[in-house]
Amino acid sequence: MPRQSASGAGTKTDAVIEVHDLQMRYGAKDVLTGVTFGAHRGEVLALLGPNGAGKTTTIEILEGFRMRSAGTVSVLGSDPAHGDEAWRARIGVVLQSWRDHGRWRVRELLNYLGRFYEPYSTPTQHRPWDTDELLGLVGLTEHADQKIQNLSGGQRRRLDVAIGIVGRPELIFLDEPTAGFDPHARREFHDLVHRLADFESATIMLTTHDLAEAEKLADRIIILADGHIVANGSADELAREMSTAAEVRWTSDGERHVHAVTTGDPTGFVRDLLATDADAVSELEVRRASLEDTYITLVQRVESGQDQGSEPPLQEVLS
Ligand SMILES: Nc1ncnc2c1ncn2[C@@H]1O[C@H](COP(=O)(O)OP(=O)(O)OP(=O)(O)O)[C@@H](O)[C@H]1O
Repeated sequence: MPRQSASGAGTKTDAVIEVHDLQMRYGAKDVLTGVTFGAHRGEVLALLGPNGAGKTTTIEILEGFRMRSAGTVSVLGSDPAHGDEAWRARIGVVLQSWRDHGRWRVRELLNYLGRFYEPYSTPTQHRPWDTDELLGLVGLTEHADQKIQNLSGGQRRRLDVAIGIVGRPELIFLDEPTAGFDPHARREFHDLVHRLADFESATIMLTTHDLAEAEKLADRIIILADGHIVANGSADELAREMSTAAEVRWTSDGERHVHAVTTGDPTGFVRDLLATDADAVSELEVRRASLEDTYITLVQRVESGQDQGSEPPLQEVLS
């Protein structure tokens, strides 16, 4: 379940990411055509969108790895284009896979990398993580003394996460973090993300193609298509916004019934149904549009040219 604090709103002092009218052009190709959004402390944001929508480009601009063409961007109070070492130490980046240092052992590498963050400790934020604590957090305690080249794909991915957060970052970028995880590892990873957001107040921005994962993890989902934001809200808000129909299903007298409620709240229909003959009704279900339905509808709309880049319906901008 997404955390109950789910909200796109935040106060000015809470703002961790502020992006306004971000544009990116590669040669003659416009990849981002005016992206505006924000994120606050402790918020988990999922960036979704079809291949080539501009997700990695957006994240790389926020990380300070790529220079934007236009627009204003503030990350932890600084423009990423001019972020210094102290700024960088507050940010964790989980890249696709750590392929170097195959002969190093897990604990050894984390100890080594952690030392770079020691000068950036503050009275309120001790850096880096204690290595044993970090190993426990990512579920690698048993593999602490194993050589990196001998780790399985999933264990290696956990190490990627550990490397990304070793400096105890306030903001974490995760690019498809659970690719290659088995269902158990995936669930443990989701717990880790929630723990980092809830107990460390870390802000987390991740990209994923797994809609169920986005729904489970994210307080807020941003859907990017064709270079602009087509939706920005919690999974529930997105489904409600898009849902032109809710389906009510029930059984009565041994027969299964389905009714599409095309406008308004299905609660009224359910109330009337139960008022008619509550005892006869069983197996009652109300099904709203899933995040997958919403995503496909929105992306198809953009791809068919019906969406011309107008303001997104649920735009929430920290100001
Ligand atoms: N360095 C570059 N030079 C030119 N074009 C680029 C460059 N990097 C990305 N692009 C183009 O910009 C567009 C957006 O790419 P980006 O990698 O940001 O998309 P994405 O949403 O992350 O895609 P995916 O889901 O496939 O990872 C693509 O059309 C891509 O070909």
